[in-house]
Amino acid sequence: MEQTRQKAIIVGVELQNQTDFPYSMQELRNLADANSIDVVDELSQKAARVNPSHYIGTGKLDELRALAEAHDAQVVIFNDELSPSQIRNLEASLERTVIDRTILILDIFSERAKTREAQLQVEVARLQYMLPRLVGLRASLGRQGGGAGLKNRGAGETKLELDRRRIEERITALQTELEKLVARRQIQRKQRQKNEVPVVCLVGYTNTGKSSLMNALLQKYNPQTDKQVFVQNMLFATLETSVRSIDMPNNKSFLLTDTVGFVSQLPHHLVKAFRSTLEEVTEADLLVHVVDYAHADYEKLISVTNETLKELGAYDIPTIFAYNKCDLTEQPYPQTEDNRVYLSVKENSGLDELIELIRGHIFQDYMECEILIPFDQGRLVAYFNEHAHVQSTSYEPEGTKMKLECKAADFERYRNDFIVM
Ligand SMILES: Nc1nc2c(ncn2[C@@H]2O[C@H](COP(=O)(O)OP(=O)(O)OP(=O)(O)O)[C@@H](O)[C@H]2O)c(=O)[nH]1
Ligand SMILES: [Mg+2]
Repeated sequence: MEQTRQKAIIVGVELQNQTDFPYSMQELRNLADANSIDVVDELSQKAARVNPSHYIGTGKLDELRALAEAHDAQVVIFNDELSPSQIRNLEASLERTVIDRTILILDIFSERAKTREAQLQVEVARLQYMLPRLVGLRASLGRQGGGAGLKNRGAGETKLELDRRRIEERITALQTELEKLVARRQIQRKQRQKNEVPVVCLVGYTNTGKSSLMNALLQKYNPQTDKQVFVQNMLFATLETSVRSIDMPNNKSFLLTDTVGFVSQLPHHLVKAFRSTLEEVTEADLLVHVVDYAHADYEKLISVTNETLKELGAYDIPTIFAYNKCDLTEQPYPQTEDNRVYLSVKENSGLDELIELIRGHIFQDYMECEILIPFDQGRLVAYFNEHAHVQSTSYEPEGTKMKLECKAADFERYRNDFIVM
C-alpha cells in the first residue's frame, strides 16, 4: 500500500558569491523526493554566513514557522549539514521534525544498500553522524529502532534510550565486521593487479547511466553473461561496486567497474565509510566520466563529480567523457571529439566509438611486430596465441613465423627468445 507521503518545506541559505544555489535547492528537492517526501514550499535567505544557532535569522525563522503551519508540513529540511545545537534549537522552535541534507542522503543510502558491505558502511556513517546529535535528534532517532528510512519517523520516539555508549560499541562492532569484508575485497583486487588486466572505472553523478552503460557493454562483448547490474531511474540506484570483465576480440580484455554515483556535498562520514568501496576508483587505469547530457545542469554535475574525485584522490587518473542520453538532446550522435564521445546507451548507439577511445587509452602500449619463434621456444607460440592478437602464422624451416599485435612489455620480456623479422 502506498504510504501517505510526508509534506516538507525546504530551507536554504544563499551565501555571497554562491553561483549554484538554485541548483543545490533543486537537488535537495530531488533528494527529498527519493525519500518519498513531498516538498510543498521553499524558503531561502541571502546571508554572509549561516546563522550559528538557528541556521537562518530570527525574522526568517518566524516566516518559516508560519509557512510550515499554513502548509501543514510536518517536516523541515535544511540544505546543509546542521550542527547538533542547530538541530536542537530548530526542533524546539519549530516543533516539527528537522532534517538536514546529510540525514536525507544517509536515509536514501540505507534504504538502497543491498550487500552486507554497503549496509555496514551506511550504518557506520549514520551512527557517526548521530553520535554528537543524540539530544537534538529526538524524532529522527526513532528510525534507528525501526530500520531504515523516514517511514518509521515518530513511531520510535520512545526508543531514545540508545545511549552514546551503546552507539559507540555498535560502531566498533560494525567496523570490525566491515574490516573483514574489506580485507577480502583487497585480496581480490591484488589478484587482479597481478593479472595485469587494465581496470576502467565508470564514474559520474548519480542517475547518469553508468550501470546502463556497463550492461550494454556486457551485452555486446559477453552476451552469454548473467551478470547484469541493477539499473533504475532513481538517485543512488547503485551503492555497491561491481567489477566485470569485458572481453573484446583479439584476446584483449579489461575490467570494468561500476560504482556509486556522486551528489554535491556528499556527507563527509559517508565518503569516509565508503572509502574502501571507492578505493577501486583511485586504482583505476582509466576513468570513464559518464555525463547526463540531457540534464539542464550537466556542467554543474560534471564539476560536482570532479570535486568528489579530487576528494578521493583520483583526480590525476586519465579520464574520458561519455556524454550520454543524447537521444534526449539535439546533439548529433554517435560522435567522438577529442576525449569525448556523444552517445546514447538507451539506443545502443556510440558504444563502438566509446570502446575505440577506451582501447586507445589502455592499450597504448601494444605494438605490431613480425617475429620468428625457434621451434625450441614452442611455449612462446602458445603464449602469444593466448595473450596477443595473432594476425598470421606460418611454419618456416627455422621455426614459427607470426605476425601479431602484443603488449610492448611482452615483446621486451621475451626479446631474446625470438627473432624479429
Ligand atoms: N533517455 C535515456 N535514458 C537513459 C540512457 N542511459 C540510461 N538511461 C536511463 O537513466 C536512468 C539511470 O540509469 P542508471 O544506469 O541506473 O544510472 P547510474 O548512473 O548507474 O545511476 P546511480 O547508480 O544511481 O548512480 C535509467 O532510467 C536508465 O534507463 C540514455 O542513453 N537515454
Ligand atoms: Mg548505477
